[in-house]
Amino acid sequence: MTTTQLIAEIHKKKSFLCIGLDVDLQKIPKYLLETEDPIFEFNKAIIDATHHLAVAYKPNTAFYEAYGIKGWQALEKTIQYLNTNHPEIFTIADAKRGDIGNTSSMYAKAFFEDLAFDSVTVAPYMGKDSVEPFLAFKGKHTILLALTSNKGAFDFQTKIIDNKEVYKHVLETSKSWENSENLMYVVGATKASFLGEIRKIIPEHFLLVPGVGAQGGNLQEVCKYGMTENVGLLINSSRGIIYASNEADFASAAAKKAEELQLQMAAILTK
Ligand SMILES: O=C(O)c1cc(=O)[nH]c(=O)n1[C@@H]1O[C@H](COP(=O)(O)O)[C@@H](O)[C@H]1O
Repeated sequence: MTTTQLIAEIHKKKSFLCIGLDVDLQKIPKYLLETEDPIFEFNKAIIDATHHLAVAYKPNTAFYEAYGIKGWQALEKTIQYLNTNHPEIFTIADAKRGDIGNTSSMYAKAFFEDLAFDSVTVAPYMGKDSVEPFLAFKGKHTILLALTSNKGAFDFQTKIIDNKEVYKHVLETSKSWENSENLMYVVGATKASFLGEIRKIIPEHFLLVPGVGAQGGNLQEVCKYGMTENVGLLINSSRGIIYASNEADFASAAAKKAEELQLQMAAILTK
């Protein structure tokens, strides 16, 4: 999916919501555990109930890898379900990969070709040759970790090297790489106060912003400092939406939570 198509979808749905499909078998309704594929059944019900409110879904691969081959098959079925039934939805494989070049090429192949995701999250730590294989895929997006939502972001990302914070080096250096138009960046919602500085460096690129809901980030604050003329934001919530209920009404409860965020987004977009 192109960025232009994503922007059109945002305006159509009046939403820049990304729903995180971080499926934990301990947290889903018990009766689903008796089905052949509980993870997929859970995702399908969530997608069916929320797809009109969200422009993106983000399965975090850890939650699938943890269940071995069955988990990976559930991930495969989930992305196929989205691509077949909702091709207008932007899909993110939250895998946080990145390795030496030939290995990164295989990661990119896995997520862009085999699974056919629109994008994948990538760690910048190993530098240019570890990210370029992802960027080489036309029509696909590489979402680079810039300033993450967790406390540990202050361990390295905000440290100053050559008079500049490490996360600023990540932004400035990566935007000069070949195919950098395929880049998006992760900035945690808990780091909204940094967004003004970040937008000075990357005024246009889309940001994936996790950390509203369960981690306490504030949607209005993120929009105030991070929004661009083309919106430029995908706001993710995972637990705050998908675990609104662990009873039979889980999908409608999730839709209610998603709608609360979507209505706030619609108000911001029509301001
Ligand atoms: O790359 C991510 O998506 C990500 C980056 C980051 O800085 N913080 C962060 O929470 N995430 C992911 O976003 C999701 C947040 O989930 P909730 O806190 O349940 O909404 C998880 O899948 C995290 O792995």
